[in-house]
Amino acid sequence: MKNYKNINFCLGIDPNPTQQNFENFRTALYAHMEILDFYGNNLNDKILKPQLAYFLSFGSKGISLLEEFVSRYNENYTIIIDAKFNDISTTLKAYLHFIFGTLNAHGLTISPFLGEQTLQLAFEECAKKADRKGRVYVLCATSESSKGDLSFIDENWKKTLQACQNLRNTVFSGQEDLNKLIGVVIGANRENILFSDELKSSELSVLSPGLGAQGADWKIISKCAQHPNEITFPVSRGVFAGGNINLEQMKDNLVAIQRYF
Ligand SMILES: O=C(O)c1cc(=O)[nH]c(=O)n1[C@@H]1O[C@H](COP(=O)(O)O)[C@@H](O)[C@H]1O
Repeated sequence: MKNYKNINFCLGIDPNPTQQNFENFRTALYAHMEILDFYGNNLNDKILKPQLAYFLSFGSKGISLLEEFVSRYNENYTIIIDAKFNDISTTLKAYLHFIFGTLNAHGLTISPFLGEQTLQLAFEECAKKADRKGRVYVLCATSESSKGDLSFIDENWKKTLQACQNLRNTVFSGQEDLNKLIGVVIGANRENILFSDELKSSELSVLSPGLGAQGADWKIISKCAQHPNEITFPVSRGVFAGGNINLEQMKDNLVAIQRYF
């Protein structure tokens, strides 16, 4: 364990059994929870990122398991709900109520597509409900993205950084303790952006998925040791394989991966 000051390890919770039925889904989720209960005290950074889609796919029964999951871990962990939400402000308020009011989670991933006003709303609500534990990660340069007509979206990553910085300076002016609340998603395979001067000077927090199953290079972790930004690397399938391996294999994966951090 290296304990880099600016780097966090996050467990992605994406239960995805090969045989898609609710019983298997619940068993897969409970396997994730057994690992958390077994290793909880030894985990360095207590950050969990459940992906809403897997829970939603089983309707109310899946959502009820998500509620059970969050209420069990929200005291001792920081919980970021990955759903890449957004909509016009009035509707976004309902999404935010789901995250912070219903689930009592601490953060979310969000699309910038609907503009600054919506991002501001998310930042403010997150600060109100989760305070310094809060994180809102704005999609900026994702691990998978367009190579076609839609590539303009993340080719404009500098503008996303700039918008987030401007909002932070307006929304949290004089509240430096909340600076880390605002973050961006930049895939671990996007080294040119991760090590860009623009990102380094932005002071934005970073969520950097892509290690493990998506094949980003594990060396990125040590390369980020001197990075000025807080960088959180989530790993899901690399540890849990969606719940399709046995507990011993999950434990071995977790131990092996934690050595990088
Ligand atoms: O926002 C995310 O977490 C995310 C952004 C991104 O650019 N790429 C990405 O894979 N993710 C999420 O990370 C999870 C996949 O993690 P792995 O199983 O570790 O590859 C899925 O829940 C994705 O939705």
